[in-house]
Amino acid sequence: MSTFVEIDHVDKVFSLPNGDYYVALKNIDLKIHQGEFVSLIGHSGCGKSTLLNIVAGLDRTTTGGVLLEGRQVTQPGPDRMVVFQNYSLLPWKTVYQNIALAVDSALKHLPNGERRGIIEQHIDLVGLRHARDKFPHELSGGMKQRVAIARALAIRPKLLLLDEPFGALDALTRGNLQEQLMKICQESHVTCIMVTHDVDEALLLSDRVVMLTNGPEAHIGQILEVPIPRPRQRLEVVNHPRYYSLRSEMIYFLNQQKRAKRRQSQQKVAIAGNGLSKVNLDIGFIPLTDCAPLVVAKEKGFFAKHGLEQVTLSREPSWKAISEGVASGRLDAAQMVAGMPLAMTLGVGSKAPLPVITALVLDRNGNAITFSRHLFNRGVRTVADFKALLADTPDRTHTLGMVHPASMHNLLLRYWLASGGIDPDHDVNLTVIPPAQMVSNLKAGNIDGYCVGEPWNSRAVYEGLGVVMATDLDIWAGHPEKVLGVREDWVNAHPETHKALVKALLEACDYCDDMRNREEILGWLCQPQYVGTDPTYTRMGFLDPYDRGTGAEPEWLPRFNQFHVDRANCPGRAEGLWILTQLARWDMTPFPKNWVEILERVRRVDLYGAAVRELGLPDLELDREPFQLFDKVVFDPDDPIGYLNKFSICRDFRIEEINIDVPTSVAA
Ligand SMILES: Nc1ncnc2c1ncn2[C@@H]1O[C@H](COP(=O)(O)OP(=O)(O)OP(=O)(O)O)[C@@H](O)[C@H]1O
Repeated sequence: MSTFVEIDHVDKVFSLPNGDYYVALKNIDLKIHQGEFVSLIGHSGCGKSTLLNIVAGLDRTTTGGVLLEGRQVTQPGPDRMVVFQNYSLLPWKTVYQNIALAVDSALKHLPNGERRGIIEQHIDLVGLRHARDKFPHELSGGMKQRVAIARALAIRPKLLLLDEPFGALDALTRGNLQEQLMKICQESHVTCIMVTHDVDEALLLSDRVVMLTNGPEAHIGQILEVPIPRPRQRLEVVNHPRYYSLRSEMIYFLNQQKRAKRRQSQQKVAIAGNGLSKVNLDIGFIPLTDCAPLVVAKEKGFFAKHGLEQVTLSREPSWKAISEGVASGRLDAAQMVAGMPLAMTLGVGSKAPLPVITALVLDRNGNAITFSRHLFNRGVRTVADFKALLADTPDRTHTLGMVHPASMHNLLLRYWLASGGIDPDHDVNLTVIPPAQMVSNLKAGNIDGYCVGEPWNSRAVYEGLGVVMATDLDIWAGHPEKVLGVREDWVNAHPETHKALVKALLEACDYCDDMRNREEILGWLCQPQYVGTDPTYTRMGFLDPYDRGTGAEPEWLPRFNQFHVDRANCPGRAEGLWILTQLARWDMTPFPKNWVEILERVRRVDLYGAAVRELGLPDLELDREPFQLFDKVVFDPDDPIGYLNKFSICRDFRIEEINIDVPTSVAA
């Protein structure tokens, strides 16, 4: 059966008048088949109507989307009809005219006589013949709802969306209409999504019952299949052997949610008592070996030790989801690729500048460039070999994956290619692919290689699909890799919470770099809620010698995943400046004239220093000395433009003053 409606990882965040946010829905993912009847059930305020409105096109998602027959829903359309709780009839039109308005507009291709027939038929269907010419103020609540249902059914929508349609009706009318609705849906193969509070109604009408947890961050708690054969008779469904067990499962779920709500309100008292303005944090991460500090802080209790009692680590599908999650307020903080806070602050692409800061580098190094075994078999061992191959195959476009434009993966891959005379924008095709999808894309032949973190290089080696051309230790040993990213306004609102977060993660980074702990950490990383990978290849470079798949002896790379030693955690400004030069070099952002101000705002050495001092660790700023990458071109932090001018492969970069104090709204 093909998917008719796809609700694809939908989040909905409302901004509140006091400047705060309310995350109503989180990661709702549901596929509905044609002709299926799905009920949404959950306690009041959990977000059922919000979800229905999003599917109707009446409201927008914050992240994720809804597809109807493969097309993105962006606005209401005649293929969807909503029956609301509040009838929404036009008061100056009669019963007949209210239905006619919808029919004449949606079915205008039908002859006039046929349309009249449909209207009369639906007036009879809902038993309102005697009230045909009455106005809404002359009708009871139940009668008004019957008009709304008749109006929706009359235009035979492909998707019928019902928001507690029978709530206001007396038991007899309700039962009749439920049966009529079932009959029409079945005969016309209409797909239905219905919001209801009523367990028996959900069981009578639905093929599946989707149960939502309480908000905030309501998500799908459980889905029940209702295996009662159709056509169903209202008075007979209760005799089905599964009826009462399904009913008790639903009631159990709803009671559980009620208890959870009670617990939540008790916890609020605890939050107020511990001295931090916020102790319940949602922190985004990407399944990669170097999410280890977050996992360790959670598993070893470092978050809790610093008062952060309720940290949820949210495994995100892509770096885009991370940046959108932090921008929208869905995530309090996140593991970010090193250039992301700078790029978000400058406003990359069409996005407005949104100040995002980092006070902590989570790790250094850990990436590699992997090419397909096919390229290796054709003799490609170095960037020079690759250039020669490109020259030999001018008719073929070679595609390389990277994980995000502002990632070190992209910047180092571009640097490596350009240093070998390959223009990354003209000679190859670079494409964004989430880390966990790299290997499958390589396997499918969609890409010829990629630059990504571990374990996705080692996995390609392990599966015989790829060969590591260069690790980042070969390109720039000690570069910043992932950082802790948070919105600047969030830090200003919760300074003590932020400091506690930095301290907890600093301790976790220290723990990660004690090699005696690596086996234990690997055990956590391989669990499905974190990286969820096979320990065999996740070990490489993290615990075991690194195998490049070239046939050479695997080598020990003690600094490959560097989490703490050698001043790894300081968000130094010189390396931030290097990132700014590369974002400008490839015209992803302008080079900011006010780069000193931008770096002071984004790379918060001051906040790092405060956390380090409270932990009694040495407070060491990274050097501001010139440094160089593998090609020996010297980067002098006092002359970034001079550095940019040294590159022969470089876009026409822009130098502009960036104003980051413009008011920003929650980004979609
Ligand atoms: N425009 C808005 N701004 C802020 N918060 C909102 C907005 N609309 C809805 N909410 C909040 O989102 C949550 C979900 O609301 P929604 O109306 O979808 O719940 P529901 O499950 O349909 O509730 P009920 O069963 O009582 O109708 C509620 O907490 C509500 O207060």
